[in-house]
Amino acid sequence: MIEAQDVCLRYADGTMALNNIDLQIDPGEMVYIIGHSGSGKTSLLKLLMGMEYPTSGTLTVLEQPMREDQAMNIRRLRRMIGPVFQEFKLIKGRTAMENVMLGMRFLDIHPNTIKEDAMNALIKVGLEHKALSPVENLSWGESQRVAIARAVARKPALILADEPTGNLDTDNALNILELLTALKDENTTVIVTTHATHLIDNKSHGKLIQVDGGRICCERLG
Ligand SMILES: Nc1ncnc2c1ncn2[C@@H]1O[C@H](COP(=O)(O)OP(=O)(O)OP(=O)(O)O)[C@@H](O)[C@H]1O
Repeated sequence: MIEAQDVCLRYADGTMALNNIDLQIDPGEMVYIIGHSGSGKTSLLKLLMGMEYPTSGTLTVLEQPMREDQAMNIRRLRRMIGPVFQEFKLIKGRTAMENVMLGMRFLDIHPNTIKEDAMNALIKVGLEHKALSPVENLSWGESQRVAIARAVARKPALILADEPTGNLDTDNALNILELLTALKDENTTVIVTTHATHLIDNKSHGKLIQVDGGRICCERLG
C-alpha cells in the first residue's frame, strides 16, 4: 500500500522537514502519526498525497511512484485517496450535502447512488440534520465533519486525515476516530495525524508512528 525508503523532504527555503523516513503500511491498516508541532506530520501526509515530492529516497503509494515526473499519474491516484486537510476546502454557497456530493461526481460512482452515499456519510458523522445547510452557516467542528464525510463518501482505498479531531469536543472526536477505525473493515487504509494522544491511548488496534524532528523515532502497535 505504502512504502518509503530513506525519504527526505527539504522545502525550498532549506527547511529539512523529513529525514530518512522508512515506512511500510499495509492495506486496511489504521495508522496514527503523532508528534510535537513542527515535527513533520503534515509534511509526511503531503508526500503521501503527492502535494510535495521526496527530495531524495523512494516513495510508493498504491503502487504509484511519487516523483515529480509522475505528476499526471499522481493526479489519477488522488481519485483513490480521501483527503481531510486542515483547510477543509468546502465550497461556500453550497450545502453540506452538495459539498459531499461534489467530490463524488468525478469518480466511478453511479449517479443514482451518489445522493444516497452522500447522505449515509453525513449520517455517519452525525450531520444529517445539517445536510441542507449552506456550509458557511456551519460551525468549525461541523465543517470539519463535512470534510470527513466528503472523504469517506468517496469510498477511497486510502484516507489521509490531518488532525481530523482537532476542533471537536471529546465525544465528537471519539466518534470520528471510531468511524475512521471502522473503515478498516472495508479494507480502507486510514492515516491520521493527531495531537490528541489521550484519545487514542485506549485504542486496541492501530499502528502508532511517532515523528520527532522529521524522523520516525518510534513505531509500535497501539
Ligand atoms: N512550505 C513550507 N516551507 C518551508 N518550511 C515548511 C513548509 N511547510 C512546513 N515547513 C516546516 O517543516 C517543518 C515540519 O512542518 P509540518 O507542518 O510538517 O509539522 P507538523 O508536525 O504537521 O506540525 P503541526 O502539528 O504544528 O501541524 C516545520 O519546521 C515547518 O515550519
